[in-house]
Amino acid sequence: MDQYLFDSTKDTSVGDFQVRDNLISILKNRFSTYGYKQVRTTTFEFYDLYSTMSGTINKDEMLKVIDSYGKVLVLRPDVTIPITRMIASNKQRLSQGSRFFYVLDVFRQSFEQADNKETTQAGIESFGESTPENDAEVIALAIHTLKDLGFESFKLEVGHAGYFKELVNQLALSQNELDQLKGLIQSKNLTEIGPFLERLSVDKELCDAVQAIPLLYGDPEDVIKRASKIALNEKMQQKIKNLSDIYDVLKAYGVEDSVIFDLGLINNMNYYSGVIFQGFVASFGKPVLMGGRYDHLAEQFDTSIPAIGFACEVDNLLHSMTRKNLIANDTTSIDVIIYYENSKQKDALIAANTLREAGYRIITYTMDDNRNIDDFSSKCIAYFQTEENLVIDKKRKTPFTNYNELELLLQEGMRDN
Ligand SMILES: N[C@@H](Cc1c[nH]c[nH+]1)C(=O)O
Repeated sequence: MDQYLFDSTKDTSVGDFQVRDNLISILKNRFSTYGYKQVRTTTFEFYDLYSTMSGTINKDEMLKVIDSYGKVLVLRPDVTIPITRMIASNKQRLSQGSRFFYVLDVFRQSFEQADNKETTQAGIESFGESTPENDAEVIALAIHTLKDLGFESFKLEVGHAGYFKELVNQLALSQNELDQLKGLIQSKNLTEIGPFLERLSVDKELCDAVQAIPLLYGDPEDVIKRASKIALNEKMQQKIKNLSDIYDVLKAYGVEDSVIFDLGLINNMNYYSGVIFQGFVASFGKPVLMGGRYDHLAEQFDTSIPAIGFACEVDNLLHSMTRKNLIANDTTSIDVIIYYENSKQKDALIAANTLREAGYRIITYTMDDNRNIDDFSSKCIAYFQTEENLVIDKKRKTPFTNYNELELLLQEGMRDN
C-alpha cells in the first residue's frame, strides 16, 4: 500500500492551519476594503472549454479526470478564466457589482514542478473598466496587501504584455521559436539572445530592440525614457504612454517606492493584453503575486468585457513569511479550561456555555480526568470545586462564586494582558 501514499508533508496541521487562516483573513479584509465581494467557481471544469480556447493555458499542465459518463473534466487550472466565463455568460451580473475576490485551490502540473500540483490562490478580478486609474488602483491594492502582511522590502515589478507582443509580431516566429525567445528573455539570458536571433537572420534594428528588452528594468521613469527610444512603431509608443499614465496615478497613491518597471516581464498566462505585474519579497526567488490586464479574454466567450486582476500564491506567501519571522506565534487558542468536581457539574457546564455564548473558547473536563494541563496552553484554568471555585492564570489565583464573577475576572485578565 505504501507506494500509493501521497506526500503527507503537504497536509496541513492544526497550528499551520491557524496561521494560514489568519493570513487568508488579512487578504480577504483588504480585498473587501476596495469593494470586492467573494465568489467561488466549481472545482471540476469541462476539458472542452480549455481545449477549444486559444492562448490560455498549456493543456499538458492541466490535471484531467473522467466522470462516470466518460466525459473528460479538468480540475480548476485557473480562476481568471472561469470567473470571466461566469460574467460573460450573464452580463447582467455586472450591474450587481464588477469586483470579485476568491480564495480557491488551483491545479496545474508544470514540467519543472511536477510534485507541486495544488496551490491556493487568493485573488481579485475587476471587470468593466479599462483606464490607467483602474490599473493603478489594482496595483495599489496589490501593494497594500503585501504591506498588510508585514513585508518591508518587497517590489512589484510592472511590465506590459503588449510591448513585447508588438515587437515579436515583426519577427514572424514559429510557436516553438517564440517559446524559446520568451524563455531567454524571462531568464535575462543576454549571451544567448544575440546568437539565437542571428540564426533566424533577423534584421539589425529589430535584433537590437529585442536584445535591449531584458535591460529595460529598474527605475520607472528611466525605463520609460529608454523604452520609448527603442520603440519601433506607434503601437509600441502607446504601450509606453500607457505605463507612464499608470505610473502617474501610482505616484498619487504614494506607492511608487514599491514599484519597478521590467519590460522583459512575461507572465505565464497567455491572456494578458496590457499592464502585467509580479510581486517579489526579499530572499524568496518565486513571485508571491502575479496579475495583469486581460481585455480580450471575454471574447473567447463571445462578448467584450475589459478586465484586470491578480492572484496571491498563498503557499509562497506563507513560506516567505515564515522565513522572515512575520508569523505571530500565538498558539494559545483556548481561553479557559474548566475542571469540575461532580457535585459542581451543572454550575461548571452552565458557566462553560454562557462563556461560549460570549465568545470565549472553552474546554471542560471532570476533575479526575488526569491529563497534563501543561499540554494545553490555555490563557487560564478554572476549577469548580465543592469547597471553593478558583481561577488560575499566569499571574494569580483568584476565588470566585459564580460564572458572572468568573466572566468579570476573565475580562480583567484580558485587559491586563
Ligand atoms: N490567473 C493568473 C493571475 C491573475 C488573476 N487575475 C489576473 N491574473 C495566474 O494564475 O497566474
